[in-house]
Amino acid sequence: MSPEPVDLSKHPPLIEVDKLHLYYGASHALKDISLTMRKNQVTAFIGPSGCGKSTLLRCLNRMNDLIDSVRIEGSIRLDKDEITGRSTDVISLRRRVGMVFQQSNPFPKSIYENIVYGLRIAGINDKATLDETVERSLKGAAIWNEVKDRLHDSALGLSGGQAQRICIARAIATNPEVILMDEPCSALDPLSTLKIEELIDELKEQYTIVIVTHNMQQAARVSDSTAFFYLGELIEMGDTKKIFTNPEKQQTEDYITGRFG
Ligand SMILES: Nc1ncnc2c1ncn2[C@@H]1O[C@H](COP(=O)(O)OP(=O)(O)OP(=O)(O)O)[C@@H](O)[C@H]1O
Repeated sequence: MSPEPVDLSKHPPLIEVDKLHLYYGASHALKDISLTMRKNQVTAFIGPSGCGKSTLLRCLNRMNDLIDSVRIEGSIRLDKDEITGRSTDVISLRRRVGMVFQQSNPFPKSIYENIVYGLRIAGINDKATLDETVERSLKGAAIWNEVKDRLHDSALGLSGGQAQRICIARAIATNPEVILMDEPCSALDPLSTLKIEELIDELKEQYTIVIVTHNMQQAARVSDSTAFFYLGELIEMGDTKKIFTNPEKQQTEDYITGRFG
């Protein structure tokens, strides 16, 4: 089966990683990684535990800056802007590249204040703007109907699946270009997982999504492109259908068929 060609006018390269190496102290965790993530597509990172998926994801919004021992070589461009250099404004980068984590992490505040958190940090306190953002973001994260009558209740009273959608709403409140998702469904039941997967499909109309997942079926269901990593190297990247039906490399085939990992 030949993959459908990508419409380059709709899906130009948005994130370009070029010859990236990352070291945690002496440990070489990412080795010569080059790959492209396209606009309004979902890219999945797969591979066995410890292969560097989360490390690479964290490079895309400079979360690794929080770890002292990290050293990076190579280049990452977001819409042609180099983001690895010292001169990068990391706060504005994180506004452009939002993140959703494995464990939903709503702040111990009301649902409303969770969503407007990023705006308040940016000094935006105009009530009409905040109200509009809350409604837009909660609708965008497919949770408006469930919470619209209790916006001022604590976000800590929500179910795991609802809390994860609140975190997605918080991520889209600042109008990012990219949403990074690090195993967003691994703590959720099948129904909540399905809702998040449906949401990812809707969100890619507006955002570019990069997702780390251990769940092969999930990668096959939600992503357009899949990158397979092993021991810090990118083994193969391509159209998701091709990777899952006719991969080029034996290691990829062994992994997706469950022969290792
Ligand atoms: N903060 C850190 N300090 C030192 N080494 C780290 C750190 N974080 C990750 N590593 C190491 O870097 C390598 C890649 O880890 P990473 O978490 O990126 O892999 P992963 O593919 O996302 O794994 P998993 O699927 O288990 O989450 C591993 O060998 C890991 O032990």
